[in-house]
Amino acid sequence: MKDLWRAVAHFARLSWHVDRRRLTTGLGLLLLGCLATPALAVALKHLAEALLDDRGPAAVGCALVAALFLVAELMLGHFAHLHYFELGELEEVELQNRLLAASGGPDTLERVGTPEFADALHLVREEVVRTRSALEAALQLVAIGVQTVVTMVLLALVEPVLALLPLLAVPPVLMGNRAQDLVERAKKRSAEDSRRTRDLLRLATAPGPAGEIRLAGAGPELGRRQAESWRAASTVLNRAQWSAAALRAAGQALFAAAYGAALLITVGTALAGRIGLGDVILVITLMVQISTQMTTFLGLFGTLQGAGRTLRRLAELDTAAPAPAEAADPAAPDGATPARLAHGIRFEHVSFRYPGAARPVLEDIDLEIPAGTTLALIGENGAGKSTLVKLLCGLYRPTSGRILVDGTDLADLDAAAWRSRVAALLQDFARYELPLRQTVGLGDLRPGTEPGTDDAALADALARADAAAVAAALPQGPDQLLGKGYGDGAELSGGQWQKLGLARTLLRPAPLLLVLDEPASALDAEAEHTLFDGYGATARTRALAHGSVTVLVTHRFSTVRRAERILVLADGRVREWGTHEDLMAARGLYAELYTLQAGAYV
Ligand SMILES: Nc1ncnc2c1ncn2[C@@H]1O[C@H](COP(=O)(O)OP(=O)(O)OP(=O)(O)O)[C@@H](O)[C@H]1O
Repeated sequence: MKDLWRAVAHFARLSWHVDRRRLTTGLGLLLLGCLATPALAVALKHLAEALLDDRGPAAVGCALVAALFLVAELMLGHFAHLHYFELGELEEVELQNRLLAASGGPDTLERVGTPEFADALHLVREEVVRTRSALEAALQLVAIGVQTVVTMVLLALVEPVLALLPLLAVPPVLMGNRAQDLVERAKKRSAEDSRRTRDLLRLATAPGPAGEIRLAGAGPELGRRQAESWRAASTVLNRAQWSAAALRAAGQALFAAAYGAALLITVGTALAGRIGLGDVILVITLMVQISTQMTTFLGLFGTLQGAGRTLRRLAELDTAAPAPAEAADPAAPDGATPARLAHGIRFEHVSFRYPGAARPVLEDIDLEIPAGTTLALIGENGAGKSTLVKLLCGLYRPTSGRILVDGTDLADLDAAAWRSRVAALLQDFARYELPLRQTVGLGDLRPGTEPGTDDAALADALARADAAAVAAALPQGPDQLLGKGYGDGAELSGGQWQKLGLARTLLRPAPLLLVLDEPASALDAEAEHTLFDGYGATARTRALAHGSVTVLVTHRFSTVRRAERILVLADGRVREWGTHEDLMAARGLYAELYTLQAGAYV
């Protein structure tokens, strides 16, 4: 019930705020249409009485009035709809915006990765489109409420006990409500399997992995798993639907029994001579109308309950998972991001564990990266390199310990301000299917500027990312639409997308932190060489101008050795730390790996 009131209050408030004239006109027309229904029953009563008394002109007049009420009943709803359908669409857009904010808005990524968050997101995404009709349902509910009160008064005037009939619609409504609860709980229980069903279908039909899936012959196996998840989800849902149907049927049987009893009372009262044929016709017409009202009521109730649940789930998205672990200071961030790094970035006994994970990924990382330094991060797959980089970007918060930026805890800096000073190309970078200049231009979103319109800055970033040739080879140059998802865009190779991602990173104005997480993984050897030559110059300029720290994650030692500091991570801990010369002299893991890789090229 709370969900229903939440929905009514939310949509009424929003519509009032958006366009109160449309709202009141729509509601007024709906009310008139709904009042025409019992009025029609009254007109029919008088028509029957006029016919019985042989009053011809009165009968014709009543017939005309009845026809008028019928037209009003049928037509006014359509005109009302014209007034509020747009409001309904605006409300759906508002919910979509809230959904976008909820899924992309959190400052850090801890909760985005949790199954609870993914399940809630899946359900809201599926449901949000259905909220379009919620405003209409809320208005109709009000109109039907008024209609029911008028019907009850008319029935009471004939025979007081009959006024109870609309109230007997309450148990079926409550049972219908309980039935819907069963279905919703089943939906929640099966959300993970539903999500897997959808994701596997998407994987099996997406163009990207199609080649690998064909080569591996994995299609049937994916199909089998998809069918398995679908079966698991639909077993839970079917069972709930059967129980819900039984509950609804029981409620409706109760109402049908009351309906039959009311009919008998009416017949008995008529036979006793207490009411005439006109009243019998009035009561029977009103009873038919009540039965339709109840069915409509149940439908509207369901729509509004659903919309209320969507609103609740949207609110739950903010609390679906644990809050970022132990922020250093729970108070609002108040530290200002420095204009220039004077000292550097310090990891102070930093440990990190992903939410729900049994063990930490990073443990007791304690080191100082002086301002202006280029740091290379190496380690085996899964050693924690990307995680460390994401902590630096402020995408996760340490579970314990602190990351200090010029002495201020990163958790105390305004998250948006810090991110605006971070230029990062992460491993899972985005492939924006937009015109090339916008794909790159998204790297600089300063207010008041249109992304990608500064030709000189764009050309400079493309050149430094070794991507000028990518743009030059496209039929429409930087204005070329990229990707095959929309219209006739140009598809790029993995390496070309990566170069554009890098150009986007390089467009970031005045970064204090530059992060490249395996920026050359899709590049050929020559492109990699050109990239790092160009990138070294960029890092030096940024270091001089802003004291920027550059962090490179790479498995290529020819690149690593050029860095001023090298961090070797193993099992989430600092295994070695120093310059290339220090680490070679130490003859540890770094020296061993370096020698091995250098040997491979001899
Ligand atoms: N979102 C996540 N949730 C839970 N665990 C994660 C998540 N991302 C990574 N991990 C785990 O954290 C560990 C470190 O992952 P990370 O990506 O930091 O390693 P990496 O050193 O960058 O590896 P690679 O060289 O393969 O890129 C891995 O064991 C991984 O399974």
